[in-house]
Amino acid sequence: MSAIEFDGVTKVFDDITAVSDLSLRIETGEVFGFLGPNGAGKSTTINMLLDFVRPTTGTVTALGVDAHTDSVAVRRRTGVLPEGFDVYNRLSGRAHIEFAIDSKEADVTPAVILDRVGLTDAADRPAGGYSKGMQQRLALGMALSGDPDLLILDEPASGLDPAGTKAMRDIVRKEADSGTTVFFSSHVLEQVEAVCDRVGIMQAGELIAVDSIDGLRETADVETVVSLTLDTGDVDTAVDMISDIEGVDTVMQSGSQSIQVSCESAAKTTVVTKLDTAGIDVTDFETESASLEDLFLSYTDDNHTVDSATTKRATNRSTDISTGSSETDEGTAEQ
Ligand SMILES: Nc1ncnc2c1ncn2[C@@H]1O[C@H](COP(=O)(O)OP(=O)(O)OP(=O)(O)O)[C@@H](O)[C@H]1O
Repeated sequence: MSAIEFDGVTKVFDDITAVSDLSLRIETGEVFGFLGPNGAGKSTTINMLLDFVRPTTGTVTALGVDAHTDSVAVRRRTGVLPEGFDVYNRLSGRAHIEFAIDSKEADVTPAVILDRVGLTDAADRPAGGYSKGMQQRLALGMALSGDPDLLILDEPASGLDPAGTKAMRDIVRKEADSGTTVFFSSHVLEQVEAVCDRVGIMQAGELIAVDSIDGLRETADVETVVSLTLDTGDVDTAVDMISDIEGVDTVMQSGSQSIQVSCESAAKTTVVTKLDTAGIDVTDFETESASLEDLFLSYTDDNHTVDSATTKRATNRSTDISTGSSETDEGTAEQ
């Protein structure tokens, strides 16, 4: 069953079309990554889900009900971790969680939530004295407090150290496994790749791609680099044979019995099959897939082409794509 449905949704602010004819279904228990450069329409989409912003046209359904007419019911069953969450400085972490539990009329003790987000020891300290990462964990705890059916997380890893980030991801997966739908908006692509089942990419108000990350790899104009070790020293024959395959871009000898093939993802199986049919055994096979950063850029930037060096480097660092767009204006949601 779908937990979220946007059906032909457009939102126009004065002369700006923030979201254009969005149709999207997100299934119950799915972790859906929502990506896009600044100004792409992500916040507007989330705000329509929570009825903070009304669509100009189209309908939004959340948790089986109309997001506008049944907004109170939707919000009661939804936990939200907003971007740039501010704590009440003088209130303790425990008081924040108590407040969230009360407002959702939830049946859970603060201690359980504080333990889940690793704040038990700091629970009775004023939250104003928490580090940024602790404040972020507190915000996640508040979002979890109502045992939500839908979790909306906007930049959830902001300020978290690697251990905190991993703990956040574990919580997200556990929630999804128990049937909670997670809408995960982030500029940090490694986070999205690590936790999301499917990804949607917004650009200039339009949903330009929706798929699993592997699916995006299959269809995007990005190359996979395959390193093969062969059981023959006759590498030239293998190179000639592979160069003819559709989808193969370059083939290079990389050692006395090894070659490196740069190709479309879909072509890599054909490479191995063709060698096999010709009686050449592949004794070792390694693939370097394009990073999500490369995929993102290939969808959002017409001039971007990916080479293997980019691919390799991109897998080793945290990537923030928030400035990867030509459009940089900030939006303020209607309340
Ligand atoms: N209340 C508003 N009034 C006028 N324009 C708005 C309003 N809210 C958003 N916009 C415009 O709508 C477009 C989409 O903005 P939105 O905030 O949804 O993008 P975003 O993808 O969330 O961006 P970011 O990653 O920077 O948060 C932008 O051009 C923005 O200026």
